[in-house]
Amino acid sequence: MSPLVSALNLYDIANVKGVAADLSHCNTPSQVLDFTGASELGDCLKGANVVVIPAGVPRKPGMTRDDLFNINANIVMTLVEAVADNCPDAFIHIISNPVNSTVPIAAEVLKQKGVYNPKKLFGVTTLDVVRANTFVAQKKNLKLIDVDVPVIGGHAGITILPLLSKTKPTVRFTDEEVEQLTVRIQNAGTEVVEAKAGAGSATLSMAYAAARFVESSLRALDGDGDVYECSFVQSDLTNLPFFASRIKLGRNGVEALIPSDLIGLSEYEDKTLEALKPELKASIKKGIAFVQKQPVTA
Ligand SMILES: NC(=O)C1=CN([C@@H]2O[C@H](COP(=O)(O)OP(=O)(O)OC[C@H]3O[C@@H](n4cnc5c(N)ncnc54)[C@H](O)[C@@H]3O)[C@@H](O)[C@H]2O)C=CC1
Ligand SMILES: O=C([O-])CC(=O)C(=O)O
Repeated sequence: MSPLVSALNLYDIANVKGVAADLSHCNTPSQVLDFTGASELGDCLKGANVVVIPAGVPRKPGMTRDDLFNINANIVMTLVEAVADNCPDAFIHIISNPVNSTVPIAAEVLKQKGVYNPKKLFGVTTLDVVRANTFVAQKKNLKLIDVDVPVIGGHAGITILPLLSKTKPTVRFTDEEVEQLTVRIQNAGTEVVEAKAGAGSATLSMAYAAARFVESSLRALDGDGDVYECSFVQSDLTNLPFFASRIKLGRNGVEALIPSDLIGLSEYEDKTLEALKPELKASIKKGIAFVQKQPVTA
């Protein structure tokens, strides 16, 4: 059996072991490799179909995700180089923050290695959807399992844009509710960082979200033709080169971006979408520039 999922986290993959547990009921043969103690990174990666990268430092209170850039950019760059060398066809799930920059970093590394496939590189924004669904279900007394809120943009502060007007089932919100829910969803990661008071960020809910995104990827790889998730991917839905939106997943990765979510936005969503673009653009540019300044090893 070839290894299907590799978790690239050198010292401790407790988070991703959560993923392993969650995959146990999946039909696809799967194996999450414990990278700890592995002699060669390459050996772990060979044959992997899905690689999850949650490695890196988390925020402390008062920090933005961008404050993690200086440490995590190098970590992601090194790990993606190893993926490029050993399993260039794998789906790559980037969790390490700042996702708005680490995904462009990964893309640039893969380009320099000559193996970039934009359909197989994903920034994991599933947690934003999980939070949006949870807060809406609580507010409107709905069953969580019935609620689906697409979340677009990026994965940091105001770049996170829940499309409450597209909530399924159809729900009516007052303007005040829209504002309050949007801000809560945008700041939910910060809320956890502050509550943990220096002990890290939303590690366990991130593992849950990663498990969901990995499982969706495995279903797509298995040929399930009905797999949709939100993810931060290369995109032409806006004038930004990367953008989170709902995507259709297939055997070859992103089968389609779903443009319909961006049509007929509310006035508030339109305004918030325009407001997030400069920050998201700058974060993407910063990630690309980082790799271009120090090209990858051949
Ligand atoms: N995309 C998302 O939804 C979320 C992203 N995150 C991000 O995920 C990352 C990890 O967060 P947590 O798991 O909460 O932190 P953590 O501190 O619990 O775990 C980080 C892990 O990364 C490992 N690590 C550190 N340096 C490494 C290196 N050079 N190579 C390989 N592994 C290394 C550490 O040993 C540790 O096991 C952070 O950047 C955090 O901001 C966290 C929550 C949600
Ligand atoms: O907020 C953080 O630092 C971790 C994260 O990305 C999240 O919880 O959404």
